[in-house]
Amino acid sequence: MSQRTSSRLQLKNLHLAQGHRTVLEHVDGDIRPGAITALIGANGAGKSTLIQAIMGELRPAGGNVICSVPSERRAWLPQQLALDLTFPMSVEELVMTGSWPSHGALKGYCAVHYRKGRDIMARLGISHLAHRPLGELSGGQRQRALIGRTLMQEAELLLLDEPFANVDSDTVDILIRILRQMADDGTTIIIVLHDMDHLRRLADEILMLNGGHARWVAPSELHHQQLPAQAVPFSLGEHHAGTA
Ligand SMILES: Nc1ncnc2c1ncn2[C@@H]1O[C@H](COP(=O)(O)OP(=O)(O)OP(=O)(O)O)[C@@H](O)[C@H]1O
Repeated sequence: MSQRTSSRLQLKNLHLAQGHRTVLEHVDGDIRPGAITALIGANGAGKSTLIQAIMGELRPAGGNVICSVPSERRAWLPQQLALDLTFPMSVEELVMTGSWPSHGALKGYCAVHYRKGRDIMARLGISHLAHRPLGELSGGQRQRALIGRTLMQEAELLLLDEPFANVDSDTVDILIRILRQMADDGTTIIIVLHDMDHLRRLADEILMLNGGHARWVAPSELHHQQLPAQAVPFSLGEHHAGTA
């Protein structure tokens, strides 16, 4: 484990609202550094809302998010459907933008950056796509490129919203392996998951959102299938209705 595991993320009596609508109340907990925390819950339970608050993009209606990770080391991968990837940019250019938060967007890249970018694309099996425009990628190829950007950024805190939706099984296997390596290297990962198999393979901790409240669930509870059905609206290997 690296020294980055000292990063700190705490949720303290958090109240979150969208407009005038209360979404979550009394959310508490320490997100374990260097662990993979899964956020689960039905459509509309507040998973994206909680992610927005952790990223500092939604001001809490009450309570606090205490986060020691500097903003340039926080990365957020939104749901694929929310992304506009028609921007004329190649895979390599996208991966390289991961250096912008720490290096700056206007300075240009040096040989070290290009070497690192090439290594990352090789790890993700997308070297052959380096010069392919983003608009010409499959869902899985696009997701690998986006994860490549977060590796380039050396994110200490990585939040992912349903990263395996519309993604082929080879890509899922590669991304699960890379995410586990990132966590082992000290990255704190929070990930919205809807598939029981992905949950079992990845989650070190589980935060379940249900009825406006959050409850920490031991991953061992999954094995005993003790979770209330309304909180886990999926069955083994099946995507929920909100996953296109
Ligand atoms: N910009 C917004 N304005 C008003 N209400 C919103 C807004 N965004 C979300 N909501 C509402 O807040 C609640 C929580 O939404 P959120 O997107 O956080 O749920 P979710 O658990 O991520 O759902 P899903 O699994 O469908 O992505 C829902 O009732 C939703 O309708």
